Amino acid sequence: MMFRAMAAAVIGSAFRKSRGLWLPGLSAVRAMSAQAGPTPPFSALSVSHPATAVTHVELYRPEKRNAMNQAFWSEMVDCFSQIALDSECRVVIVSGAGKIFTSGIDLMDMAENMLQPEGDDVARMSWNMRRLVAKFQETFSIIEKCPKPVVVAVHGACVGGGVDLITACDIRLCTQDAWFQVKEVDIGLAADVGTLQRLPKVIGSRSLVNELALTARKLYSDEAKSCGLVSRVFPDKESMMAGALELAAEIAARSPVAVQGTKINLVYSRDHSVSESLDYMATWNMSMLQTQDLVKSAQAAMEKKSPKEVLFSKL
Ligand SMILES: CC/C=C\C=C\CC(=O)SCCNC(=O)CCNC(=O)[C@H](O)C(C)(C)COP(=O)(O)OP(=O)(O)OC[C@H]1O[C@@H](n2cnc3c(N)ncnc32)[C@H](O)[C@@H]1OP(=O)(O)O
Repeated sequence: MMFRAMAAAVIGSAFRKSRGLWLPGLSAVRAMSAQAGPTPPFSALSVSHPATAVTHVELYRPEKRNAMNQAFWSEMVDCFSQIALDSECRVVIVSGAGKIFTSGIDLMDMAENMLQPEGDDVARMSWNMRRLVAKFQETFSIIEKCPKPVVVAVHGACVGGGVDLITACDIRLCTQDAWFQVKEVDIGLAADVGTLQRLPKVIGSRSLVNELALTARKLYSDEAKSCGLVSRVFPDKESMMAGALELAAEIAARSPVAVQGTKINLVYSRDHSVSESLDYMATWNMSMLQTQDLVKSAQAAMEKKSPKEVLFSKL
């Protein structure tokens, strides 16, 4: 048992060091869930590369149920800014270490210092508070701004800030034991970092969104699936991580020009009219249709080859 744990830790650290190392199937999943700790310079995140072109970002404060402390709020921005520029990365998986996905904002940090704006009077304090809230919002908006698709895998609880986080992701998966809670009203605040803006766009029913946000009732995995918050439910974390990796590998195998253009245009069209979005798309593709990827992909399709057999340049 001890040996297996040590072996898993060694594989995990090898992952973090060597980019592009492909560990197929279960061994990759084991390594994904066998991180030794946060990856420097991060203290609340662990970042690894479980397969070619796949980056795994793990919320890593398991002993505090991945509560979102001060470090987390800024590290997410640093991490996703790097991922956006990393031409080796084509898709991201986000998950939580330990017992649950996340317990939301770190209540100790919040009580102590997080929401204490400086300023000599109400106007100045309010001004600084606004900047603080905008900074917190960026922690999740950065996921949406990242051109690489982000798959989030939720096990156990996903509370408060966790719902803000997952609604900024592109594909949501969960385990059978997962539950989701828009907890903010219970701690005396209106959710302000994305849930109220994105959740209504994720799940069709406004009535359900209102109910969840106004009562903080828990939404369990079956209902999360039926209302469209998640697209797939897995029996346990291991099978979910395997599913996430399989999905990520499918995305990573395709033209990054096509994939990233698809994400950017899907996000754009969510917030604009059909006519504005078609206009944006036409402008987008006036350059992107000239990519070599189109020629390569079309040729592969005609030869009945899988996109996985095509070599695309980095983006
Ligand atoms: C500008 C504002 C931006 C964002 C705002 C976001 C709003 C929110 O996120 S609201 C949601 C706040 N979170 C909560 O109310 C959840 C609180 N936690 C729990 O209810 C439970 O911990 C649990 C998630 C149900 C998990 O239960 P369990 O598995 O039994 O673990 P515990 O024994 O309760 O906790 C273990 C350990 O973690 C610490 N901890 C858990 N959650 C938090 C948290 N949110 N903040 C700080 N610390 C947390 C807990 O204190 C324990 O620590 P010990 O040192 O071991 O005692």
